[in-house]
Amino acid sequence: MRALDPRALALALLLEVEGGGVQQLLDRALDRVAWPERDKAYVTHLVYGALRRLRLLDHLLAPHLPRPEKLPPLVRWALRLGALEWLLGKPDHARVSPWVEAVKGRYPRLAGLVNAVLRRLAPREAPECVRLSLPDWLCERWRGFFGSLDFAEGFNEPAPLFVTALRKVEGLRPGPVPDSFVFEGPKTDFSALGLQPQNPASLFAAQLLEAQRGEKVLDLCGGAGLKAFYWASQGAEVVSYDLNPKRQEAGRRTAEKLGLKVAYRTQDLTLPIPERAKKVLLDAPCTGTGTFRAHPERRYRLAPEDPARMAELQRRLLETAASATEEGGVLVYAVCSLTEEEGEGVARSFLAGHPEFRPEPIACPLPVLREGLGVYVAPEGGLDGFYYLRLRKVDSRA
Ligand SMILES: C[S@@+](CC[C@H](N)C(=O)[O-])C[C@H]1O[C@@H](n2cnc3c(N)ncnc32)[C@H](O)[C@@H]1O
Repeated sequence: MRALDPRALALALLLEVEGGGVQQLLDRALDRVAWPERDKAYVTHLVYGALRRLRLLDHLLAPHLPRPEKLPPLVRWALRLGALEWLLGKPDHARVSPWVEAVKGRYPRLAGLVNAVLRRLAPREAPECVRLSLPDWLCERWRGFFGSLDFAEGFNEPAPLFVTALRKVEGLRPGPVPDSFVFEGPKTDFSALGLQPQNPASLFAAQLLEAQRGEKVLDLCGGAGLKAFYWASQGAEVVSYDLNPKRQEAGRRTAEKLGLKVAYRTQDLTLPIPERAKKVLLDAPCTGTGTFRAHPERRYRLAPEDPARMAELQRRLLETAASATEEGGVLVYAVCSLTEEEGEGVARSFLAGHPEFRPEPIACPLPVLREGLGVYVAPEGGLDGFYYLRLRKVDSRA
């Protein structure tokens, strides 16, 4: 990827994001350039800003661009980025000509158009869902289920960098749950500091198990084992299962750097596993509708049938998790999604078929969006939106 300056890099990344995940692309690209932190932060601001406000930017540009889909993608993204800077109040003299220059090299004949459009931008009323840059079908469902879309404003705000402390740390500002902190300053070798970047809402899913020193924990759909690191740092004996060996290999390396012991097993969890424990977490794959801040591109890729499709998989995974839970034990089901299907829907259908499990109340220190059998956390103040269900296996013969 050839990138001479922050604007050129932002454009190159947005062209690539159309086919991949933004977070990894950005991390990899910024690792490769030896730029001052200020320039790296500017690239991040442009890329996330454009993706978080994509529908609104297109809406603002629409009166001046009769057929935007006919433009080369690079020109379209340059216009969106110019519109983003207009929206955020950057004055014309600092905003227009850099984007004109950014397209001039490859599309000299379109430079005049970019100049004219960016100078003509004007405020324009936008429907709520366009202003929030969300798909219409999801807005409709969210209004129906949560009563309003106010919570979704949080998806478009920048978030602090939250870290989980895996050993005692000093001098960091505490986050909203125990052992969570806000890390100020550039990204660094977190493992060397005994830290793990992690959203507090994700950490809280691990804390709901209340794993004790020496206790066995099954981390189902554990990925690289971020939650496993937390229990291991508390002295629990953790076995982390996932389908993806690459993620687990990355996790193994991090666990080693952190000096933590986690056992990894690679398996498809729609099939039963050969062991049981009193503490089981299923952190199930999901639509990620609670993580639109960190993964803004996801909102444009989701289809209306995705929540129901994921819920079907989640129900199957929950069957495995239920069989792996010992009598008297706790099973926590968590997803970083805010849909009815993947949260309360899964909980209802699971409990209907499993009288041996009882939902337990959750004392949630995070802002609650809706409560039922489980709890939905609001994506406010940099939190990811999550759904948690805490279950107790009361009688395996029921
Ligand atoms: C929400 S992510 C887990 C995140 C992880 N627990 C963490 O804290 O970082 C869901 C995980 O489910 C895994 N997965 C998806 N389908 C699976 C299946 N059928 N069996 C086992 N793991 C699966 C994915 O590989 C992914 O790592």
